[in-house]
Amino acid sequence: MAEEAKVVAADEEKKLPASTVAEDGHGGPENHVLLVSFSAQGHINPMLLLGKRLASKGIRITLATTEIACQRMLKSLSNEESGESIAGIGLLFFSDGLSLDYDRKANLDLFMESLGKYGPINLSNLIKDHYRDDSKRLLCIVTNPFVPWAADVAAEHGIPCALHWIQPCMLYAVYYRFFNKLNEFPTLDDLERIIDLPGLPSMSLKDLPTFILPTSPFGTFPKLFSDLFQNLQKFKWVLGNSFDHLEKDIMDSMNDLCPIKPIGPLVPPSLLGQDKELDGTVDMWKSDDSCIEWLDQQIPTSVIYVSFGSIVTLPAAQMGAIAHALTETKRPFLWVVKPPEFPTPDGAGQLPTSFLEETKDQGKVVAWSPQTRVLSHPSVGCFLTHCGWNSTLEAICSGIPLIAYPQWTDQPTNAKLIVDVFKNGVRINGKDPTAEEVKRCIEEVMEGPRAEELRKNAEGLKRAALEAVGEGGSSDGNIESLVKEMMVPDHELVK
Ligand SMILES: O=c1ccn([C@@H]2O[C@H](COP(=O)(O)OP(=O)(O)O)[C@@H](O)[C@H]2O)c(=O)[nH]1
Ligand SMILES: O=C(/C=C/c1ccccc1)O[C@@H]1O[C@H](CO)[C@@H](O)[C@H](O)[C@H]1O
Repeated sequence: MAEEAKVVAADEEKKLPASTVAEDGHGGPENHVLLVSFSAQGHINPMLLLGKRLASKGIRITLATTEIACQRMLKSLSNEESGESIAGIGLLFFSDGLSLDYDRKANLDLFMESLGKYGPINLSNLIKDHYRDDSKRLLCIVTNPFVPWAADVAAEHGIPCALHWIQPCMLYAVYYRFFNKLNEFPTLDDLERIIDLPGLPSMSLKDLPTFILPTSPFGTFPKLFSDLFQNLQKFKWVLGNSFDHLEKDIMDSMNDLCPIKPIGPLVPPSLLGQDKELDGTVDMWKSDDSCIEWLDQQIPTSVIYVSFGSIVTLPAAQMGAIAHALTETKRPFLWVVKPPEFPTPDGAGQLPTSFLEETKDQGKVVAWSPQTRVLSHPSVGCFLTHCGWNSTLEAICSGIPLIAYPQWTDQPTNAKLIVDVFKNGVRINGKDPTAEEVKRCIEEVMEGPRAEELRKNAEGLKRAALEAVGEGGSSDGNIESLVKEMMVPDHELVK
C-alpha cells in the first residue's frame, strides 16, 4: 500500500528559492523559448543540450521543471552556479503536488497522477508570472513526452508547442502505430506474434517497450502515451533525439503520418570534439572523478564499463550474476552502483558480500561516474548498459561497442536497435540471466570472432554522429530550419 502522499496542492505550494530568469542566447527579448522537462536526469539533460543548441542560434532559453529536480540539481551544482541557471540557461521550478521526501519511484502511478493534476496549474501560473507582458512573449514552448499536458498550457497562452521526443524514433513509430491501432500487436492470447511495421526491423514480444506489453503493470504510462499519440496535432513540431544515418528508414516511415525532425544526437558536444562551451548538462549526483585516474592506469580498450543509469535498481540476483561474471572474466572493470534512494529490504541494488574485497585489484566501483568522460577514455573497451537512450547515444558518439542488458520502458527496443540495426553490440539473453550468459557476452564483445566487426560499426556510427551535428550536417540543418520557422508568426505562415 503506497504511503499516504503528502499532496501539496497548487495553491499551497511552497515557494522555491527566488529564481531569476537568467537567459542564454543573443537574440532580442522576443526570441525566447521555454523548455519544460520531466524531473529525471535522462530527460533534463537532453533538454538542456537542445537548449544550448538553440541558444547557439540566437534563441534565449529558460528551463522549467519540477521542484524535486531542483532539489537534486542543487545538490550537485558547482559553486559558481546558484540554482538560478545551469550552463547559462535560466531555471524555473514548479511543484508536482507532492512533498520532496515522497518516494516517487515506489508510487509511480500516484506520482504521475499528481504531476498531471498540479503540473498544468503551476506551469500556467509560472508563465503568467514571468511572461505576462509582450516584451517577454515566448516564441515557443518545448515539452517532453512525460509532461505532454504542457501543450494544453501552451495553447491556453496562445504559444506554439514542440514535442521533444527523447527516445529513438523507433519508439515514436511503435507507440504511434500501437495507440492509433494501425497495426496488429501481441495480445495475451497471441504472445508469439511477430510485429512487422513499415521501415522497422521485425520484432517479437521481448523487443517491445514495456508500456505496451499485454502484461504491462504500468497503469499510468500507457494512458499518458495513448493520449499523447492520439493528439499529436497539438504540436507544431516533433523533434527527435536521433540522426538521419541512425534511423533513416524509421523516420521516413512516419513522414505521411506525423513527421519527426531529427536534431540529435544531443550529447555534450565536447564528446564529439566540439566546443565545450555548448556542453550543458547537470548531474543530479556527485561524480566520483577518481575513476578517471584509475582508468589512466589501465591498458587501452581493456576495461568493461558497467552502468544502469539513474533510475534502474537491479534485483539482488542480477547484481550477483554480473558480479560473478566480472570476477570470472578477470578483466578490469568500472562499475557504477548507484545507491537506492530509499531502503531496499530485498537486497536490490546491493553488491554481494566480499565482492569489493575479492576484486579490489581488478576493478573499481563508484556511486556515480562522469560517464561521458569515462566513455571517451581510451582504456574503455566496452559498455555493459541498461540501454537508456542517453547512454546509448553517448556510447555511439564515443565509438564504444555495447553489451545490452535492458530493464524496462524503451530499453528492450533500444537493445533491438543495437543488435539488429546499429550492429554495434550484443544482448544478454533472458530476464534473469546467469553469470555464464553475462560472461559469454563480455567475451564475445571483447575478443570473440565478431569483436572487430562490432568495434568497426561503433566507430562508423561515431563518424556519422559527428557529421550530423557538425556545421551543415543533417541535424544542424534541422535546428537552423526550426529556428527560422519559430520566428515566423502563425498568421504569416503560408497555409
Ligand atoms: O554514473 C553515471 C550514470 C549515468 N550518467 C548519465 O545519466 C544519464 C542516464 O540517462 P539514460 O537515458 O542512459 O538512462 P536513465 O538514467 O534515464 O535510465 C546519461 O546522460 C549518463 O551519461 C552519469 O553521468 N553517470
Ligand atoms: O528517466 C526515466 C524515467 C524516470 C521516471 C519515471 C517515472 C517515475 C520516476 C522516474 O526514463 C528514462 O528516460 C530515458 C529517455 O526517455 C530512457 O531512454 C531511459 O531508458 C529511461 O530509463
